[in-house]
Amino acid sequence: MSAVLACRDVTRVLGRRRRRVTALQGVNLDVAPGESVAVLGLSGSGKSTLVGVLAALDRPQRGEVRVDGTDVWSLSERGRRGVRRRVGWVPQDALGSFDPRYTVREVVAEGLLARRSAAGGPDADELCARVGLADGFAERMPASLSGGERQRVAVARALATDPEVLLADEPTSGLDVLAQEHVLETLTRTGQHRSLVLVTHDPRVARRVADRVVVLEGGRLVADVAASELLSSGLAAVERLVAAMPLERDL
Ligand SMILES: Nc1ncnc2c1ncn2[C@@H]1O[C@H](COP(=O)(O)OP(=O)(O)OP(=O)(O)O)[C@@H](O)[C@H]1O
Repeated sequence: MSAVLACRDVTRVLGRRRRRVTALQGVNLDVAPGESVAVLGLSGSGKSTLVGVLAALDRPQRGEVRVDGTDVWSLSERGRRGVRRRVGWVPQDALGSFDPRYTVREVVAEGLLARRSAAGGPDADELCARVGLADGFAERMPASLSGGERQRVAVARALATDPEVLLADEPTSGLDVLAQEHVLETLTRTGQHRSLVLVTHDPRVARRVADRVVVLEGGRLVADVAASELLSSGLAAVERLVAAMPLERDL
C-alpha cells in the first residue's frame, strides 16, 4: 500500500558556521494508511527536527517529504497549507500552542476552520467529548486545566481538521502515569483509521501505542522493528536506549 506520509533521504542541518549540527541525515520513513509508528530516540537524536520536517513546517536541505505521494516542497505556499491540513499536529507543549485568550471550545473551533471536508463532521463540543472532556470543559481556559487535560485539548484540535495522519511530539512528557495513560488511550482510540506518528524517548510508550518502532540516533534512523519485538530485538540501538533509562528498566 502506498505511504500516506513519507520522507526520502532527508538531511536537515541546523545552526550556523561552527555551530552547525546535522540534526537529520539520510532519513527514510514510510507511514502506511492506518499505521502507527513510534519514533524513538534519546534527547538530541533529532526527533523534534523530524516532526517539523514531516509536518512540512521545516524544509530539509536535502531529500523529499511526500504526503499522499506529493512532494510538499514542490508545491506553492498555498498548496503546502492544504497539505498541512492532512497532517494533524499534537505538540509537546500544548499550552504554549494555544491562544491564551481562547476557551477550550474556541481552541478546538480554530482547528475546525481548517477542516478539510466541508459540511458535516463533529463540532467543537463533540470533539471535546470524544477526547474525554465533556461536562463543562469547553467553557474553561486551557491554563486552568491539568497537563493531561491540555494534551487532550491539543488532540481534539488536531482531530478537528480531520487529518489523515496525527503527528504527536512527546505528548505525554511531564505527565504522571495515569495522565499519560489517558492521553495515550485518547490518541489511539480517537486516532483509529488514521495513521499516527508518535515521537517519544520512552520504549514503553512506543510499545504501548505503535505497530512499528523506528529508532533515531545522532540524526540517523538506525532501526525499524515491529513494536511487539522491540524489547526482544537485541538491537544495539534499543539496548542503548533502555540502558540510558536505568530507573525505567522494568519494561
Ligand atoms: N536551532 C538549532 N541550531 C543548532 N542546533 C540545533 C538547533 N535545534 C536543534 N539543534 C540540535 O539538533 C540536534 C537534534 O535536535 P532535536 O531537538 O531534533 O532533538 P530531539 O531528539 O527532539 O531532542 P529532545 O528529546 O531533547 O527534544 C541536537 O543536537 C540539537 O542540539
